[in-house]
Amino acid sequence: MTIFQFPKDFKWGTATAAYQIEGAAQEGGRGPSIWDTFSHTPGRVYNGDNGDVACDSYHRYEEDIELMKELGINTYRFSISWPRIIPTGDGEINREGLNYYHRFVDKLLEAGIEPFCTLYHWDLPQALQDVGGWENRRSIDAFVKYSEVMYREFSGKIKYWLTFNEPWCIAFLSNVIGVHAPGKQDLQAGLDVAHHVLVAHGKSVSKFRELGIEGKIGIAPNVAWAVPYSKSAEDQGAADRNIQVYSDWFLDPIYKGSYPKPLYEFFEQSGHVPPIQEGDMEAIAQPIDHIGINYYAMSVNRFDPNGGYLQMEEVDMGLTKTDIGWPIESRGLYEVIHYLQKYGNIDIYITENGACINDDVVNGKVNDIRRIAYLQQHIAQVHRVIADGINLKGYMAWSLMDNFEWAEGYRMRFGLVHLDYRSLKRTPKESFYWYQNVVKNNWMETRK
Ligand SMILES: N=NNCCOCCOc1ccc(-c2cn(C[C@@H]3NC[C@@H](O)[C@H]3O)nn2)cc1
Repeated sequence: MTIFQFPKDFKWGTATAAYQIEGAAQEGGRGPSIWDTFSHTPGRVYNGDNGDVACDSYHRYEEDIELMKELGINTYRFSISWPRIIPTGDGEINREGLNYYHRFVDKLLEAGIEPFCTLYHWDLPQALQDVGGWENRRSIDAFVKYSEVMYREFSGKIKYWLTFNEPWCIAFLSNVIGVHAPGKQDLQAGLDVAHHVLVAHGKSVSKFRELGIEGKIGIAPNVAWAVPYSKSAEDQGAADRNIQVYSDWFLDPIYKGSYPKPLYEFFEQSGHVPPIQEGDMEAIAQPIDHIGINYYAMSVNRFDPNGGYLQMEEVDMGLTKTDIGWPIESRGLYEVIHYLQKYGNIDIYITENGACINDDVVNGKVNDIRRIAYLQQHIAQVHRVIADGINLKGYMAWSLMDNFEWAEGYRMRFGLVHLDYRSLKRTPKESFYWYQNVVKNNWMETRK
């Protein structure tokens, strides 16, 4: 048996997002978001599921915090619903929305749990989408205004901030592949969105510094690790493009002040380039304090001229998969964190890692041993990374509870806590108790 001991100040947590858990979609002065529109558009979300009720955490957050206390975590990553704060995106402030999050954050602090706040987790106010959304530079200033409201309001309470969750999903999954809101399939739109989100990030970081807010700020890219199917230059190129589009496309502008050349030139070949204006790259490249890394799986890639916007195909190598179909391979977490060291030994948090395992309640229990195996393998990689001297400061399991998994609706379950969506009953799974033990001990034992 091996014991993996973690640093004494290591942050153990869980993560969620507003649209996925809150519900109360038309309460508290909240305005509509693009995910309200998208989820109510027939054919966009499995089974026509939507976030109208979700886990009803808007009303049940005290129960959720009791579960966090039982779990023993010291950190909780959540997101703010922008349309609760400014219902039309850049109009009047909704005090009722601010008061809701004050009540929530105060309860977290009372419980001794550090709030780790994501400002944007995909729920753009629909009123901004109506005038072009992130394709329109107007959203940049709207986001900076929204973030300023939040910085001023929660300064001293919230000390860990993330501007954007998974900019690849915001830009490419949502505007090029088209499976997330607003559901476009247009490469130029994806590059426009990516660029404007980056400028919004940078200008918001500048505002954070200008206001002298006590705390740390960063961004949370979801990252890909990929290896080529063969040693051919074409397959290596395909794997490189896949890795770069998730991390380098966003972190190079932030840390280096320019887009990654190989991928920039690849998109340029088809006549698509980011809409860079004077001063944009300087605005983006504001120093940040940390990055959140969301890792789920790695892939084997080969060149495919008909393989979408990257001319890449993910090859099924027959690995065991989770119930959402993603292969289980934890070494990608180790590899990609080392890959990111090219930006320096930056403070890194694993802000999402978890498995979609759709086990149900049987005799009052959820025996999700596959999720335990997944978490054990990936937390072991976290330990390896720390042992290599990398500043990996925390781990937040995705997710505290089963919730609205975007286009997959409620059929895909990532939670440590099972949700019965009819009764909204929360049932801690076996993985909850396994993780509780790791958090309590601040070490993890493995069989070998
Ligand atoms: N790459 N090309 N794919 C081609 C075809 O893609 C089709 C679908 O693609 C994807 C890719 C990635 C995801 C995804 C989901 N989560 C989990 C959430 N993370 C933030 C939090 O809210 C969690 O719910 N992380 N990533 C979904 C769909």
